[in-house]
Amino acid sequence: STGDGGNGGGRSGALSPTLVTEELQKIDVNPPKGTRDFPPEDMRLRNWLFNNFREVSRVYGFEEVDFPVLESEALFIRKAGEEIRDQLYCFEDRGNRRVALRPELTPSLARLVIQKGKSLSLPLKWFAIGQCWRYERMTRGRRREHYQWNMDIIGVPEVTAEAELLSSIVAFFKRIGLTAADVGFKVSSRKVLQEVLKCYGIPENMFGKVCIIIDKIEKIPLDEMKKELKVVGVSEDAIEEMLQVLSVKSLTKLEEILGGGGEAMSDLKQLFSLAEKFGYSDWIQFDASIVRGLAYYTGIVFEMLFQGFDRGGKLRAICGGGRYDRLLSTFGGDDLPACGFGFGDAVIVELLKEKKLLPELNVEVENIVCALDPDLQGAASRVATILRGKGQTVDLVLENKPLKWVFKRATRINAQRLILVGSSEWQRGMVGVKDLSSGEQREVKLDELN
Ligand SMILES: CC(=O)Nc1cnc2ccccc2c1
Repeated sequence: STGDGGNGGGRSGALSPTLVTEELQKIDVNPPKGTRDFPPEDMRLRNWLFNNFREVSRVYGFEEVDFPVLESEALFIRKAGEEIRDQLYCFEDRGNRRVALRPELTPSLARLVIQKGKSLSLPLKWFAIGQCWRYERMTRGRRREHYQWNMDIIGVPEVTAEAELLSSIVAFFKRIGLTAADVGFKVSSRKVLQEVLKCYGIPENMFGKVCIIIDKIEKIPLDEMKKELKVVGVSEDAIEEMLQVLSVKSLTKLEEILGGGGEAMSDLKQLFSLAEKFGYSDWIQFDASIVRGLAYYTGIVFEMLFQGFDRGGKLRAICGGGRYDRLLSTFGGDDLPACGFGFGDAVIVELLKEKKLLPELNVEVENIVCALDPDLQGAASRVATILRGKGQTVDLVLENKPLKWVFKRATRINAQRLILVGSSEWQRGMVGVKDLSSGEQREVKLDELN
């Protein structure tokens, strides 16, 4: 049977005694810790933000995809010491399966690409907007969920893919009114570190771990970082050489150290020259210390940080991404070149607040329709249906309310005009139309209403 809204079909005002639950326990009406409700005014801002995500994705020719918020835990079990792993929102379901609320979207995308296999024609340009979860033991008061916009290009080995992704994010910022003076990307490549570590014989499988430790460079004291590096087997002089390279902020300086022949230099040179052609050079800068905190990146990495006035002025990521050419093979699939980014829904709003760039988003409706007495409710419903059939938005007054109430509601919902269904007019096939901005009132024949 269709849901009756939960009171067993009785009219909501008159719950018969048998229907009242025995113990009327008072439930907590707040959402679970670290999660948010989206009442209308917050939902309007979220829709505004997501519509900008979608519009950029559309203009860049990306196709939308989605995945379950619940995944097998195995999809996210990586042994590189990532924060995202420590905070996995995982549990055992009733079928004794280890599952997790996804902390990010990229592994799900990789899973779907492998699942679809050869039936997919490359390159793939996919985007998704999905809720991601984390569970932090300490009640650090941090959120446990946020929405991420992801854009990924699968099947393109050249850095033209990374250049395209950066261009799409710049396009997004321009749409919402931010400029290169407000924000900027730091760009590097993990191949820089790889070339340094190769000379010190660091095995491939340690590379992810080393990057995760280096990513904490701004968050933990230097000697703490050196200790962690030593634990994973990086020698003292390898650490010194790495730290020296990581402090490089110019490509010319980097070339002096690495030489010109390696992939790191050629990738970065090509990317910065493409940025020139795209016209977003002043949105990016090279910074060798950028490695990102996800183990699977293998090449170009980029991030945009924000150090707002509130939240203790902590450095937080607006967005970040990079190349991850080996992710598919970690799930047993054939490797495909891949790159992508994630863009959260929370930090960007704080930045917009600070820059006074939050849009004014009001509820709006074109018509409010009301019957002037109860036996004209049917007539009012017909008028509403006619207007809706013409694609107009209508708030139909559903109860017998005094005009004072109707005008109050009309103001609250920013109605453009009030349609009054009165008996004498209705007899003559007319309705009253009051323009709520000019105040002008007139009678209109029903079939001339538009
Ligand atoms: C500022 C913010 O909401 N950060 C946030 C919130 N929830 C998450 C959930 C999963 C992964 C990263 C997350 C990051």
